[in-house]
Amino acid sequence: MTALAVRGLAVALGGRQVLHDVDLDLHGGDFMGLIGPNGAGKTTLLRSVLGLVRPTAGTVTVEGAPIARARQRVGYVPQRHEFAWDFPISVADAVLSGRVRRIGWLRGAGVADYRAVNEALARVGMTELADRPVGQLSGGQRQRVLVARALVLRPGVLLLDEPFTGLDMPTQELLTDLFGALSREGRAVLMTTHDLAAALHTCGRLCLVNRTVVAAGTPAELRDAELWRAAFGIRAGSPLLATLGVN
Ligand SMILES: Nc1ncnc2c1ncn2[C@@H]1O[C@H](COP(=O)(O)OP(=O)(O)OP(=O)(O)O)[C@@H](O)[C@H]1O
Repeated sequence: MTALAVRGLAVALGGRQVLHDVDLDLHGGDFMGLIGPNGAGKTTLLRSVLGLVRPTAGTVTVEGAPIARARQRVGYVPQRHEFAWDFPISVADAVLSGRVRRIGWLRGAGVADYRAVNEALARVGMTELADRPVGQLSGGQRQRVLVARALVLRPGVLLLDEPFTGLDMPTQELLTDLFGALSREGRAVLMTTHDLAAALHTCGRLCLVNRTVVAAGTPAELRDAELWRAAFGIRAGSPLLATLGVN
């Protein structure tokens, strides 16, 4: 079954058309890079998949169900600056907050919730820091907390918004390995990134976006320089094309 299917999606924000005619399919096991220039609509696409932005047209289904009924099957890692790091809570509580929808505001967390938190923290290598206030974490540790918070509902689809921005190479590699492992376990992973070379290297599939899907396929299928020029609006002979090794 398709993990995530987007059909004919259109989004307008502030009276401007931001996305149109977006079709996208993700299957369990996919690790897809969502790439495009600034303002291409990558974040908007993730937010509309989550139902945080209301599309003007189109549908989003997750594991065959409309997103409104399948929201808990989707884990979302927002850009790091979007989280309130000055809020006085521990790492474990930040991760637990990823289960609020399931627990409900009025009910206390139970054994299963804490087990899921421990599992998610172990997955990102943050068990030792479970009691630390989130405000005391480094950028890399914060990113790992956000990933654990998204994993705590054991989602079938994982959406990551620029998870590598501002991280050192060891942390990027640790997270790349983790995302690869999560996809090999059968999750569908969709990640926006501006690191095109890394995306070509690590993602099994790429989706080039510029207000709509310009092209999607394996890195080997996207070696036509025209596709990259169309997506990024760059000139022929741009050093970027040489860096990417496309011709
Ligand atoms: N709340 C909003 N109201 C009006 N326009 C918006 C809003 N949010 C985003 N936009 C516009 O929508 C377009 C797409 O923005 P979006 O953040 O989705 O792009 P992006 O591809 O994620 O960009 P970046 O790579 O810079 O993060 C941009 O032109 C942006 O200015």
